[in-house]
Amino acid sequence: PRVLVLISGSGSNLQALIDSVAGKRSPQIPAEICAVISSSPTAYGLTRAKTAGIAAEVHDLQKYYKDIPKEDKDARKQARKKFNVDLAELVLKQKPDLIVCAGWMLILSPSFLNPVSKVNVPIINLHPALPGQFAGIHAIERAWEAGQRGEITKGGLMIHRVIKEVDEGEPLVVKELELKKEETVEEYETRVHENEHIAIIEGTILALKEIEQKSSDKETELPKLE
Ligand SMILES: N[C@@H]1O[C@H](COP(=O)(O)O)[C@@H](O)[C@H]1O
Repeated sequence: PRVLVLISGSGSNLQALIDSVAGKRSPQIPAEICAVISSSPTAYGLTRAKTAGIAAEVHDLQKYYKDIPKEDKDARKQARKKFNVDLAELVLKQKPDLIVCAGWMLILSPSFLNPVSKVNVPIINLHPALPGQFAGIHAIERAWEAGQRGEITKGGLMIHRVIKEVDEGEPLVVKELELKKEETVEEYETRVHENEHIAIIEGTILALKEIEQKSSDKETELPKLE
């Protein structure tokens, strides 16, 4: 199977996937990473992909916003839609069996999700908070602050299916982490990243198993009697 990875930053989760596919980290993902697409031209993850010999390209929203005044909300909305439509084309051109968002920091709109779901390619995402907790950005800091205020005792992270509601899709993998009052936000963040690298591999393997199961179910399906 072919796994396509979407990134935006340093790519430490991409590296965990690369190492697992290469058998340098277990469990081993039984697939190949067919391509990496970054939303940022300066993402270090691009270097990681190239070092691993994986096709990598940039799909930059800023290019779509170029020459559009900040206050022109409609034109920016149209540009964002075009960005998502073109992203779907770029992704589907690679014929992936699974799309993994590993630190992809842009919302995937219906203009992307619809064409992808039409060809039944599942999408999973890594989010550094527990289901229903702190959707969106700065989730690690927000969880740590809530822990410091004594509002919650557990933080964590999840791998979930991508739907149009941001960070709300059904979780495949959930990792709970105790929040410690004596811990700095940097220390908590380090624990989150260590567990993300384990979860992204587990989530990818689970999603691939589901794809395999679905296709074998299809094969054993009795032909419809006319
Ligand atoms: N969405 C968040 O962005 C970070 C990406 O890290 P990296 O994989 O680029 O190192 C991860 O913490 C992920 O949860």
